[in-house]
Amino acid sequence: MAENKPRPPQQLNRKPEEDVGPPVVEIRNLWTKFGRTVVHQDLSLEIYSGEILSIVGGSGTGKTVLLRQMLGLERPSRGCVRVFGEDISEAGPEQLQRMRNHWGMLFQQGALYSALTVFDNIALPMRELRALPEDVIRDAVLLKMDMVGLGAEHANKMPADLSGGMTKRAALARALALEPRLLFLDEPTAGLDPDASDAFVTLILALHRELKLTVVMVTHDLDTLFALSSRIAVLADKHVLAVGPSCDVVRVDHPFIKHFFLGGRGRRALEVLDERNEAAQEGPKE
Ligand SMILES: Nc1ncnc2c1ncn2[C@@H]1O[C@H](COP(=O)(O)OP(=O)(O)OP(=O)(O)O)[C@@H](O)[C@H]1O
Repeated sequence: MAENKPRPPQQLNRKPEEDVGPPVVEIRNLWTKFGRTVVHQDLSLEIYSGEILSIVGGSGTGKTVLLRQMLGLERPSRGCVRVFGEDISEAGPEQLQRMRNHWGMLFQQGALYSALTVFDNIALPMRELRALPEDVIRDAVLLKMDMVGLGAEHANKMPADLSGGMTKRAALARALALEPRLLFLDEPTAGLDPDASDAFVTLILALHRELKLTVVMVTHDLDTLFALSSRIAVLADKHVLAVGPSCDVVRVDHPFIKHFFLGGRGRRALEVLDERNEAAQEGPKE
């Protein structure tokens, strides 16, 4: 059977360089099967506090399924997923709900409730806690809107009246509503024009720094990937083929990595990354 075939050794496994303590997310020897189809085979990955870890891989390699397993929305066939040290695959509904209050999720389409105003969308996770008075919720919602660059004048708008960039900002404000330590981003810049995409990347970077967030992101967009990632994990051949800083990952000799990073788009994004690294090494201009 396919499961017993030897697989190539992991080619790159670099942890963050600084001492970052125990992993925030720890995936150990995970298998995912749908019927006879094996999606993940003995996959392991650790995500550390304060980093932005991006997951890339070809279509159908199981990035979304892996994200859903970290969120406790799906259980792996075998292996374990620990988030903040707790085994999420074994968690009951109450434990899962408590754990969910410590992370935020930004879905690909923004996923705002179309029948609720921007204000009510952002307030929803706070109201679900049933512990906060309305005046506290009001101040908190306006604060979150300010954090993501949405003026208070947008509070009563319906999602249908927002631009793509504003929808993403409102969804991000909702993901940050309960002050999570961990933020999941699924294709955060999908559907945005280049200017809105750059502005959203800048916002995520600023919030990541200010709020000391750990971020797990899935993206196909190379500009977003290089601009945000502390490390990149490449899913290929049913497991994490390589994980490390982008400058190391792009040099791994594997057909997917060559195709993904060193095709025309990838080369351009790498040039921008190199220019930025050089500028950073030269230090601030007088
Ligand atoms: N509930 C399910 N039942 C059966 N097969 C599933 C189920 N969920 C996912 N799959 C299959 O698992 C594989 C991985 O799916 P997944 O959506 O995680 O891929 P992906 O890497 O996110 O792909 P893409 O980049 O195209 O979004 C696919 O072949 C998909 O058809």
